[in-house]
Amino acid sequence: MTARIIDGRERAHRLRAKIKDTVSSFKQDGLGTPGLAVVLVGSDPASEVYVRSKLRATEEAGIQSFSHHFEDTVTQADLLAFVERLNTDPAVHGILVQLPLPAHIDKLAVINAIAPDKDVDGFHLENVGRLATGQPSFIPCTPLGCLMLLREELGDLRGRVATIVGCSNIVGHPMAELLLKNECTVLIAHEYTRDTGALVRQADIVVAAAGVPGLIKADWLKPGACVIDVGINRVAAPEKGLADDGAPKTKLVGDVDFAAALAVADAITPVPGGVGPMTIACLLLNTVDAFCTQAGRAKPACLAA
Ligand SMILES: Nc1nc(=O)c2c([nH]1)NC[C@@H]1CN(c3ccc(C(=O)N[C@@H](CCC(=O)O)C(=O)O)cc3)C=[N+]21
Repeated sequence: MTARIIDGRERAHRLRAKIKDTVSSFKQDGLGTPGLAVVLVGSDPASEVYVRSKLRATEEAGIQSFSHHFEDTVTQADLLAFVERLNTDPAVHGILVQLPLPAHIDKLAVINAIAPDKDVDGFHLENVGRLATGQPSFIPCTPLGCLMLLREELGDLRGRVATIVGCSNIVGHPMAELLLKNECTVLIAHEYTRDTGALVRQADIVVAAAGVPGLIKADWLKPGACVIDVGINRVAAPEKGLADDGAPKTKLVGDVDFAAALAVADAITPVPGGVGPMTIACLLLNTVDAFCTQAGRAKPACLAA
């Protein structure tokens, strides 16, 4: 038996099409256009790639995009002042400050300076607290995308055992809150967990978000588990030959030993083409959500998670 491969690209495509229709109906109804501001600091090549694909997706959905690029020497005070300007800009409904930020910037100060009702990443203290206490909030895009894939794959999640490997503020921690809210029994493994395999073996649902290539072995998986691989690791791929600079070419791999896991899992997301595209679609979803809230309208039912 070989596992079903969950097609995140196709699922994200469907969601983006619905978002596009919704945005165009806003325009037809004279309600205006949602706007998303993306702030990039410095020149990390991976961040530049991600920001470009976010902006492309934004424009394809008919959402207005505002892109701002700062040198990595920008001061914290200047960055905070800029966020404040976006907070009061009526054309901007969502604000995303791309992480990581340079070391001299206090990342939490910047995140917490974003108006909570424009915090489409869901990283602001107020949204984190709301999610943890069951109050309406923005939900971080990657965990939201993972939840959508799980709900489509498994339906009701009540009573299932979910093991999350990794406990970051961006993925692991909010994922745990979301799965709890969906009535799962949640286990969290992290750097200091003595026997991660023992936690993963109990899981009907595995969410791998450690950022360690191949960390999750096939023999850790319970037969029939549903595996969501959030890891995006660039590793050398000598089998692809050499790049122009003479170094081996590279490829993206997840945190799960994918080829071996296929023989054990019931369903699994690939890397690339799994969670990544859903993250971007959920950013657009959160931006439409922000627009609706700020316009005092209910979110269209067709976009309900
Ligand atoms: N404030 C903030 N919010 C974020 O949501 C955020 C961030 N900072 N910093 C970086 C991470 C990373 N992230 C990804 C989004 C899409 C893909 C994606 O689409 N990946 C493609 C492959 C992309 C490729 O080929 O490199 C895939 O998995 O199929 C990956 C990673 C959002 N992040």
